[in-house]
Amino acid sequence: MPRFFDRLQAAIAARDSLLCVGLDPDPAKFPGDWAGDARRIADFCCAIVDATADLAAAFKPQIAYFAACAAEDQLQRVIDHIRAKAPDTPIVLDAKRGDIGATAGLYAKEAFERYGADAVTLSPYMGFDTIEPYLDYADRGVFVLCRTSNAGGDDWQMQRLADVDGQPRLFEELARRAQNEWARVPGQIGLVVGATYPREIARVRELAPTLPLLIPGVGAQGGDAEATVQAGWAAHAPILVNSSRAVLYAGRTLQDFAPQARAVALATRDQLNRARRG
Ligand SMILES: O=c1ccn([C@@H]2O[C@H](COP(=O)(O)O)[C@@H](O)[C@H]2O)c(=O)[nH]1
Repeated sequence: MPRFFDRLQAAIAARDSLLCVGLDPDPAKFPGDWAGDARRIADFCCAIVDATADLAAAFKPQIAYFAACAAEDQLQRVIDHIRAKAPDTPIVLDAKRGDIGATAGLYAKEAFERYGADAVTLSPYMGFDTIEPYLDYADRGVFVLCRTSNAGGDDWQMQRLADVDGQPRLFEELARRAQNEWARVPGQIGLVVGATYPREIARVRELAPTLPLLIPGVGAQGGDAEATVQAGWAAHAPILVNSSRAVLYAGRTLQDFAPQARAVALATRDQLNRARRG
């Protein structure tokens, strides 16, 4: 199978889109009669997939929304549905795993073998040996949290590392290492950078010029889509800009939630494309 990086580039080109549609199904926000009904998680997500499949360069199911409702079987159904509807569209499982190597091996198995995801998000807090087991899957990818979209990301990520030359901030050193030391197979490692911090996206792009970036934070979190693309887009290195709630909950009724989700996804895709084409 081709490398994750190449499959992602191909999907971006095929859809002419940088948009990643996030699947964060919250039954409390479901439309009409489905409101509060966790048995509708897969139905809801599959309808969103059908409405946006030609606009999305990737889908990003957030595992917590499924696991909290004991709905792992529905996550599997959604993944199978994406495979059937849009076989070439990468699936990024947002799990933010991070544990010692032996346990990481099982998390990797969960993401890549159980669910068949193309990529998974990881926390780098415990170090590179916790990321390595995922790299044994040469055709899959990982997105390592680098400069996250939340305000509390400042607590650690903006701290300077006193014992490293030049005193880079933690997120800067992470980007440098991911680009220069961790990429065992080129095209396996990418970084997560929040759309809420375009200056830091630009800095990460400087330090990691060829790594794919997964950029959440437009839409509900208010990140600036245009500034995001201007800071992170490069022809030779893919970016995925994720929007979840703004797409999923654009409509309120059973009749209009899917068309409204499509309308928001279309507008976001076009906005991202305008920004990359200047
Ligand atoms: O820094 C990060 C890393 C991950 N996320 C995830 O992305 C989506 C964002 O959802 P919106 O509804 O578009 O705000 C969600 O699944 C987060 O867990 C992030 O927001 N920031």
